[in-house]
Amino acid sequence: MINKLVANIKKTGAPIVVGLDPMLNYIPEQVQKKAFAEYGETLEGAAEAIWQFNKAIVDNTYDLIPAVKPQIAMYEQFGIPGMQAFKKTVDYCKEKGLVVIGDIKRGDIGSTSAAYAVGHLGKVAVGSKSYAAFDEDFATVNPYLGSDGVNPFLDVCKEEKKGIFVLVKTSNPSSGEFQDQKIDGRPLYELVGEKVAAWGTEAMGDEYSYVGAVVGATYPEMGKVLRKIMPKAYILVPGYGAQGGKGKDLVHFFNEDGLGAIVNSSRGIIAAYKQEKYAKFGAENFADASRAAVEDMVADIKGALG
Ligand SMILES: O=C(O)c1cc(=O)[nH]c(=O)n1[C@@H]1O[C@H](COP(=O)(O)O)[C@@H](O)[C@H]1O
Repeated sequence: MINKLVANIKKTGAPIVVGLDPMLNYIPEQVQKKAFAEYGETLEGAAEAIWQFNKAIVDNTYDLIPAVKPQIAMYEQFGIPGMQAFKKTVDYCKEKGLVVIGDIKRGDIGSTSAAYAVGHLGKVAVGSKSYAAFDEDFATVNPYLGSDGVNPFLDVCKEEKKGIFVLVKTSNPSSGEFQDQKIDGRPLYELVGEKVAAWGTEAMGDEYSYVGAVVGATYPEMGKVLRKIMPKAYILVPGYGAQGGKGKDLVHFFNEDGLGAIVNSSRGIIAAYKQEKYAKFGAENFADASRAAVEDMVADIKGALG
């Protein structure tokens, strides 16, 4: 799938991924009311609202973007109906030709990570049959438990030609509490970056490895260092827009070929209509506002790359 991600980025000329992180308070009244009229003010009603919201945004932006990143937490909060909306979103986006990055941040002891990897990227055995349960193209992975928590994901990636993005330097304010701690004079995140590069050598696509990294747009200097440490890793860059990241900060996350990084924006795109800049669209045209925000984000990043 790393080859498909790179091909989609080359085709669209947009190294960006739209984060589908729906919260009910982003969803315009008319969408909520229609869902609640059908399912009541229930978890099912909420799940229908987030599904319809996602679908409208995907329908209005899929031709401009290479990928989407549904954040599973926003679906989990609505329980089983929310998870069904997650699955409907994954399937629909794949039908539209988009690469789907499941932002699940899973990581556990080996046997447990194996179940996560199978459930999200692989196929689970049921008697003589096997099923792809969620079937995303990529998943985000938390490496806090070390190699035996990541290896089961690598095994499934090699088997299924799927990918992972390993948390290396996260965008949040307190990421440095652990990630910046020095070991033999070097910050932990650099050591994790070296492991990502090493894991990646076992799972290479045409130009980049199946093992990518997550590096926050909020830490541009660290992104510059990590780009050099992991030349063949695709870097998923969250933190653009709502968290303050800007195109000009992100030049060094990319390789000279203009590839190597894909920048995420969730709230900045899906709730664009709430921003002053896109207020002219109004809530009823929220998906048009999202399209305009995607166009502006692509222009910002491509402008910075020159
Ligand atoms: O793995 C992620 O995508 C992730 C890592 C990280 O360091 N920071 C981060 O914000 N994210 C995710 O990226 C998205 C950012 O959302 P916005 O701030 O609304 O663009 C959320 O889904 C976060 O969970």
